[in-house]
Amino acid sequence: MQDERKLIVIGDGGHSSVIQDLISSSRGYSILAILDDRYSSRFIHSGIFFGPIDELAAVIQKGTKLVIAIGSNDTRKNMVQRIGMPADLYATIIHPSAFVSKKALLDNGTVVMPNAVINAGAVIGAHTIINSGSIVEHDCSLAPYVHVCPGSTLTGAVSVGEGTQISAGATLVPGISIGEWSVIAAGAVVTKSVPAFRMAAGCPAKIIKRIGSRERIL
Ligand SMILES: CC(=O)SCCNC(=O)CCNC(=O)[C@H](O)C(C)(C)COP(=O)(O)OP(=O)(O)OC[C@H]1O[C@@H](n2cnc3c(N)ncnc32)[C@H](O)[C@@H]1OP(=O)(O)O
Repeated sequence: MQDERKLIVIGDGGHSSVIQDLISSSRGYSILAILDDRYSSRFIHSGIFFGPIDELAAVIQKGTKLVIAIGSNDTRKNMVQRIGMPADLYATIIHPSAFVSKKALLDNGTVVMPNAVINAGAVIGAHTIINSGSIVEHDCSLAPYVHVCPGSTLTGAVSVGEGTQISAGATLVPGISIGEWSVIAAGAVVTKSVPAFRMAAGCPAKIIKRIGSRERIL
């Protein structure tokens, strides 16, 4: 049997429990450790090491990969910066029921959940979440730290800026751009491009507020 690659999972909340299922369903990986600052000291449970994030240096081994299992886009980015590990140490994990075109490119740390579709020519940035049943159509371009939430659809050649959340069931029409650190509300039908740091909702979607600030996020 082929050796399984050991993974260290950072974060142990609700999104992490989905990632842990994803890992156990994916060929080639097994969990070595789960680190979260909710744990004040180290312990072993079911053969897995648990402890605070500062234990990373103690548990990492040659060939071990990492995944940041934190659903919030800005918290995930902050964690990558805090850990300061090289980009190629992060695994890209794809559920076996997902379809990912051989002509799509996925950067390190990105996870693709069950029944998601990523079609030809799509480029997905690092540490992005392509959640259950979502569709990223041909030639879409997603920057790092994006979250494409369950059941949302990015039609052809849509571009999405860093840290943006496309909430559950949203639909983006072909060729539009969504700026960085924006939020598209659940169920929105987005027919026009949306600038950075905006929330858009409804059908057709309208900008309903400004969110965040460049200073806070960058
Ligand atoms: C596995 C997982 O769980 S993955 C994560 C999935 N999560 C999601 O898909 C997020 C879904 N959440 C939403 O869509 C939220 O409503 C958000 C994030 C867009 C907005 O949240 P908030 O910033 O708290 O906005 P808030 O609830 O204050 O609403 C602001 C206004 O927008 C309206 N609004 C909020 N959401 C929507 C929506 N989806 N569609 C239309 N209008 C909406 C509200 O009715 C409110 O209108 P009002 O000012 O006239 O009363």
